[in-house]
Order: sequence, then C-alpha cells, then structure tokens
Amino acid sequence: MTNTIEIDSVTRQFGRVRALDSVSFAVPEHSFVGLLGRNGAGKTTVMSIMAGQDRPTSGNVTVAGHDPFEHAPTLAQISYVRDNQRYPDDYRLHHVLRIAPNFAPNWSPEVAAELVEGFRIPARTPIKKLSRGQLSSVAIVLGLASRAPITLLDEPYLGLDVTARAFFHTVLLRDYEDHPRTVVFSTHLIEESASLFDRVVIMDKGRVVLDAASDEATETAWVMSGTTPAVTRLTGNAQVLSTSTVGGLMSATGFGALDSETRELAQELRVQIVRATLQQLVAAYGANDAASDRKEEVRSA
Ligand SMILES: Nc1ncnc2c1ncn2[C@@H]1O[C@H](COP(=O)(O)OP(=O)(O)OP(=O)(O)O)[C@@H](O)[C@H]1O
Repeated sequence: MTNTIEIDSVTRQFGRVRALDSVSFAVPEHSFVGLLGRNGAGKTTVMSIMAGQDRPTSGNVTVAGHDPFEHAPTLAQISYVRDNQRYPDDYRLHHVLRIAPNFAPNWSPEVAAELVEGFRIPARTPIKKLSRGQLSSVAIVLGLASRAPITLLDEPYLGLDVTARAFFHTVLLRDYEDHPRTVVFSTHLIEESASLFDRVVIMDKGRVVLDAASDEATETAWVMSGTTPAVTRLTGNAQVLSTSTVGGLMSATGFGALDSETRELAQELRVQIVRATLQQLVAAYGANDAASDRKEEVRSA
C-alpha cells in the first residue's frame, strides 16, 4: 500500500519546548487516521507540518511524495481545517463560498450547500460575528466540500452541538466512501469518532506511543477489575498503562495479548477482563509517564 504521508524522525523545538521528539509514522493512501492524545501532546504541531505550514527542526516529512513546505503542487492537494482560520472583516458566508472553489479544484457546490443547510449557518451575519460552533461549521464546509485528496481535520468539532456533530459524521463518511481521500483527524471526542478511524496514532509528550490499525489497538488493550491483590497478581508480568483503586478494588488498563493461563487465573480470582475502548486506551496512555518513553509494537491477540 502506498503511503500518502510519511513522517520520519521529526523533531520540532520551540525554544526550550520540544513539541515533537523523533516522531515517525505513516498515513496510508485513502486511510482515515485518528490522531489522538492529551493537550499539548503535539497533534497540532505535527498536523501543521503535514499541512506545509511549519517545518521540522530535524527529520523529514513527505506528503504525496514531496516536502510540503512551500511546494505549491502538494499544498493544492491539501485541505487543512483548524480553529484559527481568519477571514476579512466584512466577509459573509457567500464571499467564502465564492472564493473557495478557486483553491479547490474538486470543489463540490452540492456538498457545500448540504452542509450550510444542515449546520444552519446564517447567510447574512458577518463571519466575524458567528458563534464558536458556527465558525467551526464554516471551516468544515471548506474542509469537506473541497474534496481534497489529503484532508487534515484538527479539532473540527469546537463548539459544535451534538446534532451538528452527528450530521457532520454522516456527510463525512458518505462523501469519503463516494470520493475516497486520505484523512487525518484529531479530536478529544474519541468515543464519538472512534468508528471513523481505520488507524490510530496516539501521541504523548511529543512522541508517538501507539501507531496501529484501530481494530488491532482495541483488541490488544484490556481493562482488568477486581480486588487489589488479585489484579496486582494478574498484572505482574503484563504491560500496565494505568491503574486506579477505590477502596479494596483495583482497575488496571493495559496493552498486550494475555495468554490462556492468565485468563484462567482471572476466572479463579474473579477478576473481570474486558476489551478497552479507544477512549480508555488513550486515557491510559496519557496517564502513564513511562509510555511516552517507548513506542508500542502491536501484536495481534
Ligand atoms: N509556537 C509555539 N511556541 C512555543 N511552544 C509551542 C508552540 N506551538 C506549540 N507549542 C508547544 O508544543 C507542545 C505541543 O503543542 P500542540 O499544539 O501540538 O499540542 P496538541 O496535542 O495539539 O494539544 P491540544 O490537544 O491541547 O490542542 C505544547 O507544549 C505547546 O505549548
């Protein structure tokens, strides 16, 4: 499979802050990748490098075969949605919709019209007076109606109400199926978006801590709950990412295949083992200080 985006040993230093620390991962063509992690993990930094708006301090980035920075043919293939989009003061929606197709050769007026109506974006209000959610809606209209081969969505949901988010998912999935493209999507609303992703890249403290097919990631992650001594015994040799205790009970979230012996012992000790959700997995990596010191190798269970 061809990789549309390749990030190779990328480091980005802002003064004393190392926002990205030797980050490597690839985004296969026409895949839908969830870029996840805690505040400050480095998601926006890596996305703006992919979008050609910033350059790494060291390392290499290839998008559609080129370094995207100031490379016009590559930039023309990218649609980048983030929350800091600025518009001229007197702009209203129709100004944006008139200009956008000049930058997007695959522009779909039908998708734009459907989104504008579904999001209920007011046509006459100046863009600078729109609400937070309405501003996000305008950015999403640009991001999706562009039908860019490479679509980068950085927290596109800010301020969007629950109905708007569900509507956005429906249009996004339908249009992605009809017009396949490579999508990188960063969000903190993990449960809501998990079904969209075929791959997930989890970052923490500027590093990639997990890069896997989403099914594989959750099949290999587990949550054990039971009495503290029992869970402690069972997790003795396992890779535990985070634990919490309440009274005499413990819950541990971990990653890695569990053998049949461990599962039998769990039954004996009345420890419940369930598959972790993507949200539990991301939360566990974010709570684990050791995880960002290594990148997990994914093994099938
Ligand atoms: N221009 C900058 N100057 C200094 N530090 C920066 C700059 N841009 C980002 N950082 C720092 O780099 C780190 C990564 O920031 P980034 O915005 O990539 O995180 P994020 O994962 O997108 O977070 P969030 O989920 O909160 O949006 C943070 O510690 C941030 O403070």
